[in-house]
Amino acid sequence: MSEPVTPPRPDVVEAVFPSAADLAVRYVDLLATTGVEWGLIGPREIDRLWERHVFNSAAVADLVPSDTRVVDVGSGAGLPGIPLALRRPDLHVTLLEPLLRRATFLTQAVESLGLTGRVDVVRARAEDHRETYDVVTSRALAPLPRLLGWCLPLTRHDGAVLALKGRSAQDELDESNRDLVRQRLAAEVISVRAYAAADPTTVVRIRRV
Ligand SMILES: C[S@@+](CC[C@H](N)C(=O)[O-])C[C@H]1O[C@@H](n2cnc3c(N)ncnc32)[C@H](O)[C@@H]1O
Repeated sequence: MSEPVTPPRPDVVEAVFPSAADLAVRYVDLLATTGVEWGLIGPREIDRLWERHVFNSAAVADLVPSDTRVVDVGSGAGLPGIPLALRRPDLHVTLLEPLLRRATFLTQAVESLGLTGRVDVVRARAEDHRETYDVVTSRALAPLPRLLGWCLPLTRHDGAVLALKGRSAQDELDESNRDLVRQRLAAEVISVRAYAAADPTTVVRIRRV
């Protein structure tokens, strides 16, 4: 059997991860090898790991205040939590993931990347986790109403939920608008990029008013 081919190191990796470029490369290697072998990443994703997954996730860093505690709900293989932690050494990040195989991958990745102490892994469903954080991130987790049911109880009163969404973000927001107003929540769609020429990442930011 041939070895999986890990994607080449992009020129922009130093710009996106100024203090952790080699660790970002190691993370992509882990995704392309163990991540694919364990079924966490589709083999067809290998060629687009950097752009579609890692840089797309890293872009959310622009919306996270300094020195805060973040929880990444339904982190899967660590997206966006691990790129966020690599880009922002000032953050403490909890990766919340209920499935055993994914949580095991996350624990191994955190150790291998030397992130122990600053990034921790909790194997639990959001609705069973009892802590609160300054920022709650999620990517490809659930439609907005369910996502908010899981994420808001984990959000400090003055904190924010940052939901990484695809192109449907504004439509989802429009559909949920009445519910959001009733719950006294303010929501907005924001576009962020990991570097100037990157595809934008669409984030729905929700805060209490
Ligand atoms: C589609 S995957 C997305 C994984 C990752 N965020 C990404 O963007 O690649 C959704 C993840 O949410 C997790 N999940 C599902 N229900 C959850 C819940 N109630 N609480 C926390 N995580 C949950 C799943 O186990 C899965 O890993």
